[in-house]
Amino acid sequence: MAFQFNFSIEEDLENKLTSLDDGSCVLESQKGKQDNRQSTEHPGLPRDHSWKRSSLGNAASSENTGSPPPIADRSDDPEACKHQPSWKPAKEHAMPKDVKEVLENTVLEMLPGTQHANTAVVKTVSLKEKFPGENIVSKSFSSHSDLIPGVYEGGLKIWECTFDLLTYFTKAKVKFAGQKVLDLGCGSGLLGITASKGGAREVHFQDYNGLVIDEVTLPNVVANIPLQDDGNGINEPDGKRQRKSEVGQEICKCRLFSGEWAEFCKLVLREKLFVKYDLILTSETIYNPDYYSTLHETFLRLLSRSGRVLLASKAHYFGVGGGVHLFQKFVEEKGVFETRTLEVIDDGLKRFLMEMTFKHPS
Ligand SMILES: C[S@@+](CC[C@H](N)C(=O)[O-])C[C@H]1O[C@@H](n2cnc3c(N)ncnc32)[C@H](O)[C@@H]1O
Repeated sequence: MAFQFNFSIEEDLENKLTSLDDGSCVLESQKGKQDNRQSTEHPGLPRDHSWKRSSLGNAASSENTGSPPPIADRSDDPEACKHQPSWKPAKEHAMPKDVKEVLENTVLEMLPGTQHANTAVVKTVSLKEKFPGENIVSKSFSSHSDLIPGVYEGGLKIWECTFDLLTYFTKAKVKFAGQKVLDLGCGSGLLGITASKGGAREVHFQDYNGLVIDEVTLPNVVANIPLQDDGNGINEPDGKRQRKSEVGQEICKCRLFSGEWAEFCKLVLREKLFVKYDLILTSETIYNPDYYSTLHETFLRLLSRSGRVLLASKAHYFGVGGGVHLFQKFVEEKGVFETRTLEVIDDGLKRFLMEMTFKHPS
């Protein structure tokens, strides 16, 4: 399978991650910053936002499942509210009428098989001027950061574990046909794009940063997926792109969202016809323990009872402190999901593929 990308991969910019002997890695930019990470200011936004105040909780779950959530409401739990991610409102990014426009100023490159590529960095100097409100590219470059918690969560580059999951899809012959899929923390959106190409009925893409959705995810989706409601063929620039899906395959419906996870949940659960996801795909999203609560809550609210999460992660992220074992421990303590290790990739930088399913599917 080949993907088309709207950016180029620069080997020399690649990988600000330093490998350590035990297979874990450290984000260079995060060294020594651990204690400062809560200090990110968001002018004009409430600083004490928490899941409790998001009012997602019981109303959403009873509306959409007809049953109460299988864990106690944690809104009175000070631990649960102490370290919440910064508040970033969620919004849906409409699929433009003229999808050709999306690709107008983009450089498309082919990435042959997924297993050969490594971490990529988006080359988007021009973006600095384009998005003064969310100037994450220059912030990221100037602070030499792969991510800035609460500001930029890393979606502009493709992280290694995405490729691990893609390889696993092929190896394990993961079935997407007819499924409703969420690519959570999508960045480039390769996982969702693959699901779509595999026949998923509907794929939703979510990223923290709107700029990532507009400038990376959306062009990649447009470049790779035959989209619904664009029957005029404009989604086929230069005749290079295969416009049609395989014969007989349904055209997948794609929707894109930005915003923090609790806010994203609120947004999608508000939709009366919302049907939960059969499959949630997520790569390199458990690096920050401060986000575990909302991430777990997101799985709980949005995954169908018989669905599963396929999660890929490095063993440990030193700078921010998260990692597989910490997350697994967190999940175990919650008692809602079962986790199963699908694969350990140990080529110097230990990485894990995990499956999460409800302990009590019905
Ligand atoms: C390290 S990047 C990984 C991107 C992509 N999945 C990959 O593997 O290349 C982490 C992603 O998770 C998302 N993310 C992290 N924390 C988040 C939060 N609290 N709320 C919403 N999205 C978050 C960001 O949007 C970001 O794209």
